[in-house]
Amino acid sequence: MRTSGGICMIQTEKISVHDQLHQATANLINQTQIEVSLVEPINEISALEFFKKTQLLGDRIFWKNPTGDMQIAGVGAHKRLKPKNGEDRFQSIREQWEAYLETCSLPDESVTGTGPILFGGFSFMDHIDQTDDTWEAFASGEMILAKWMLTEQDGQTYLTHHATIDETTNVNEIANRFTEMKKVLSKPIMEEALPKMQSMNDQFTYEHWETLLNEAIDTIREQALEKVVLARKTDVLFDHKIPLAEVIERMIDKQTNSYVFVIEQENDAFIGATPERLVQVKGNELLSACLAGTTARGKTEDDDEMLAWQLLNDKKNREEHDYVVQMIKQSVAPYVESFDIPDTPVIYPLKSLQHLFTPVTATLKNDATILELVKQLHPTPALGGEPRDKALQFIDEKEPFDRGWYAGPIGWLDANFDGEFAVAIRSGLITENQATLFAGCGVVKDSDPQAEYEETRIKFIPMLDALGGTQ
Ligand SMILES: C=C(O[C@H]1C=CC=C(C(=O)O)[C@@H]1O)C(=O)O
Ligand SMILES: [Mg+2]
Repeated sequence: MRTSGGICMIQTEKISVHDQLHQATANLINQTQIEVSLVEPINEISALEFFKKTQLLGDRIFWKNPTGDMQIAGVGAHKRLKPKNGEDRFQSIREQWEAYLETCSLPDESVTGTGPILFGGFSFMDHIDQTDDTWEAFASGEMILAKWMLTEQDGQTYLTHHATIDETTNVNEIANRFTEMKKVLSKPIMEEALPKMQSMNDQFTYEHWETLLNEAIDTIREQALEKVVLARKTDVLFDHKIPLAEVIERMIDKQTNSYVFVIEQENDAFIGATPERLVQVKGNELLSACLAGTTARGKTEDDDEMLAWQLLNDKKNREEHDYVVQMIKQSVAPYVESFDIPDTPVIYPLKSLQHLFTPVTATLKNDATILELVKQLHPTPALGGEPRDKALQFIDEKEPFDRGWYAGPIGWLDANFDGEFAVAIRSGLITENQATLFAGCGVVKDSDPQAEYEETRIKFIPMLDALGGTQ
């Protein structure tokens, strides 16, 4: 249901919040209640500062894309869209979003990332296993329309506020909320020190891992499965509460080429710095990425180049990667007019590891929404396996914990159904002074349990580093 060309005409940045409200109230003749999305340019604050300064105002969200030209921070939930029982979770969110947009007075022009934006994600499986309380604050999907949102887009900064108005609403009171919010944002920031790591408790011993991996490899050799991605988790305890803003700051600093995301749910926060795009939709352009196959970074430049060369020429890693390329090709094919996928991968370098990477660009046919594409693509064989159903069954039965939102889609979408979703890996769930971290690896017929264990060890480093735990 994408409207072509976006919502475009009047320049929001030139219309005061008062005038935006007056324009919206004109529609109250036809409706008793209206949703408004008020946007005002604001220059003196970054998304990270907004995140820090709104700590006491409600649950927060944060998003940065790999280039950093789009950063969003939000606080409070004006709406929380969760899948309705028994419905397809992506379809259910889409229907609720369309219903909201029907009642929303939209600005005639919107800058990407401002105005009504849903931010959130979905669990890896289509359900959350509530027998374990790790993920009790998280549903199988939740997209949030923040009360307040600060967007940094191509060097410009905007404040968006969502509210419901009816004929009894005092328009001045709503406009004054901007003044109040700006007062909160002008207060100085208290820097918080990162806590010290006290213990790291890998509930999954190496023996457990080896048994699980051997079972997966045997299943693959018996041809009941081609590839399965298996993960482990580790609990890290710190000496005091983990300050989220400082962790985000370190992620932005150190994890280049990565998305940075946070979603707070009361005392819990799901946070990560992932390199893996699932899908981006902008008008009729689609971008996706195949990212699978891993090695470490070298200590010297020569060493690094050698590792990259070995990765590019390693049969096992190329096979692991190729399952992802084939699957993404097949999944997007029905939705696109044409696509471009290079035949050979290149190296995607990160701070502590490097991956095989094949970019996907395509021109969409008119009728696909980003949520449909997320549904089709998730999970790719970089997170699930091949064939998908069998791999998911193997993970569900054999992995000794619930993945929750780890490896699920996380991202945003707007009123045109343009948006971007990443895959929530290199991530963890933070509660007070505890972080539960997750890392997985693609298992194929030539996998070696020891080497895969080492691969997951280096995949914990980005999160440990951000938490200050690797010095
Ligand atoms: C599942 C994870 O990584 C995936 C993404 C890139 C490379 C991968 C690999 O080489 O195994 C994994 O498929 C993770 O980091 O937890
Ligand atoms: Mg791998």
